[in-house]
Amino acid sequence: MKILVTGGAGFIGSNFVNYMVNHYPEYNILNLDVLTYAGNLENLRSVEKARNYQFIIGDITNRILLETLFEQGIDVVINFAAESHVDRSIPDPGIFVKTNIQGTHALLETAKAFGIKKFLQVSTDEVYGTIGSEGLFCKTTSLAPNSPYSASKASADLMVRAYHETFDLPINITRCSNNYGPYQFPEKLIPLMIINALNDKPLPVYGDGLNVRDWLHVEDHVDG
Ligand SMILES: Cc1cn([C@H]2C[C@H](O)[C@@H](COP(=O)(O)OP(=O)(O)O[C@H]3O[C@H](C)C(=O)[C@H](O)[C@H]3O)O2)c(=O)[nH]c1=O
Repeated sequence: MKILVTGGAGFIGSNFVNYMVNHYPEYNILNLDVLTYAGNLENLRSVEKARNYQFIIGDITNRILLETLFEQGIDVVINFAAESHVDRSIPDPGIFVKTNIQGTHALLETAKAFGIKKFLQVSTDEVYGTIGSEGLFCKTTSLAPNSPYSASKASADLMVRAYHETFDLPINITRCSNNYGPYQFPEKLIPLMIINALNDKPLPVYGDGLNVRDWLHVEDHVDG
């Protein structure tokens, strides 16, 4: 079984790659990552020489590169590659459209052309928008993305769904809540607050501080 993991040098992706390489030595893990500011090969130091692991630097929007990889025979695609920071999507939505929407589309087209056993889209509960102090999101909740980031993820999810409905591509979409744990880039709330606290810097709380988030340890996420 050959698994193409995109974005495997990022926070959740690198935790997933570490988990899979160690727990499933019979699977071959191909990690495709463009190494943006949020990707770090140090996260993968312990598996970089593993027999069942290979790293390729490259962009998921590059169809020619994708075709070269799929020619090697890919069984499963797990798409972690994404611009993920809500705050960055406000001044610069374009890169979110490119990576999250166009990149997912390029992956879907290539997966359709070559045939695969499964396409797993790793998405986010942000596609459901804002929740109050009570209630919960479930998979039938209407999509109501509020930021360019969440709109790009919702768009990609709908394209993944359409490739299933139209072309019978075997897909799953997961929509996790906020992750925390090892290798998280310190622009996100928990690592930022810890680093600032350790350095006696201010702890910036947005708005009235009453935003609601569910937290999921990244190792529980990748285990799931
Ligand atoms: C960085 C920062 C954040 N916040 C607030 C803003 C949010 O209400 C909450 C968490 O913010 P953070 O930027 O860590 O993450 P979210 O905006 O919830 O989004 C994250 O979790 C979802 C599921 C994804 O899908 C995103 O990819 C991921 O970035 O703390 C502050 O109050 N101060 C700060 O300095």
